[in-house]
Amino acid sequence: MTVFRIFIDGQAGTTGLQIRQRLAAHPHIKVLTIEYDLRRDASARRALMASVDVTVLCLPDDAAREAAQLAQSVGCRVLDASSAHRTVPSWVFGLPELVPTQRAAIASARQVANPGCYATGAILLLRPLIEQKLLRRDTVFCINAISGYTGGGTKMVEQYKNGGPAYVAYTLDFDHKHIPEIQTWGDLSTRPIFHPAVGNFDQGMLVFIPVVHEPGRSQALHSTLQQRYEGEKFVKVQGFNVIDPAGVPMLTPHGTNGSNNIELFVLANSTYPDRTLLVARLDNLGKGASGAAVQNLNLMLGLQEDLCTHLAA
Ligand SMILES: NC(=O)C1=CN([C@@H]2O[C@H](COP(=O)(O)OP(=O)(O)OC[C@H]3O[C@@H](n4cnc5c(N)ncnc54)[C@H](OP(=O)(O)O)[C@@H]3O)[C@@H](O)[C@H]2O)C=CC1
Ligand SMILES: CC(=O)N[C@@H](CCC(=O)OP(=O)(O)O)C(=O)O
Repeated sequence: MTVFRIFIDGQAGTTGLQIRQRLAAHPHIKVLTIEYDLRRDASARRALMASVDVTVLCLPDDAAREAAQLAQSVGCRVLDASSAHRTVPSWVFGLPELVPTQRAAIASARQVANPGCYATGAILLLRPLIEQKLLRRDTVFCINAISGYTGGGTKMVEQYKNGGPAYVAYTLDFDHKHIPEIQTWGDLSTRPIFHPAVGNFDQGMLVFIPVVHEPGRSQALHSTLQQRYEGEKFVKVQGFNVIDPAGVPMLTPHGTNGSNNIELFVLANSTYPDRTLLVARLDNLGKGASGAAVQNLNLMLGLQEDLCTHLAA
């Protein structure tokens, strides 16, 4: 049985830990760890990178840029969970469901950038609708979202340990780091507006995009998403106007926690036929980070794509 070796640079952070938890049961991947005191030591990290098949970067952006160079200097393939390389042309964007050719691009890439959590929701909602010209690519889309506090990494987790505000809106200056990847990979010709918030819960996320379109197109938006993601293991398009299969007309951010799934909702009201609310629900640490990273690792190593992508129950 083939066993690949990987090194997680940033193994003790929020994303790194959840990748390790997932990989603990992986039959084809062995994770090499670095001694705690050497975790920031360039030569120790370079030596590990030289001995593995893929290095996964779970570091802040600047540290990820430096680490990517270290890995490149020893010829090691890289999967970067940070936002440092997501729109860099020499890197492949690690969203397998982006377009039909994306899996092959990830499988053969030397350098793969794992997408941002909010961006994953926004891109999967918008891209097929723009491709099919149901929405105009020059629209200024207004995206709102709420995330669990683990999205802010160990610092934010620490802040919330003894309680925190129920709801905090942030990035009120139109300049969130996910906007470039949403624009590039959503194929938008205009910079979107993005307005995130963080809530007092650990994991889970909702991404909302209200859209205005030609009257009567809401069902077409839904069927386009349904056709586009038919057969996808991790992307579930809910029924048209179905908020919750249990019939409760409310959405919580928690429905996908622990999994690598993302759910897409298309919500409309026939009284207002020119508008539709698009919603994505995902686990910020699942399809938004660590689950997606394991999915990409599997693809990069030529393994079955869904091996250990969900957290064991
Ligand atoms: N949390 C989330 O939901 C998501 C996070 N991401 C991205 O993944 C990356 C990691 O995020 P997250 O896990 O949340 O962050 P954390 O803050 O939880 O973890 C960061 C890790 O990086 C290590 N680190 C920091 N600076 C350096 C350095 N200069 N050299 C070596 N190691 C360093 C820290 O170790 P120590 O401080 O102990 O030295 C820690 O283990 C970030 O780029 C983030 O943007 C992506 C998607 C979602
Ligand atoms: C709540 C919170 O702070 N979230 C983070 C995004 C987490 C994430 O997925 O982003 P990256 O992959 O780009 O790091 C933020 O808004 O910066």
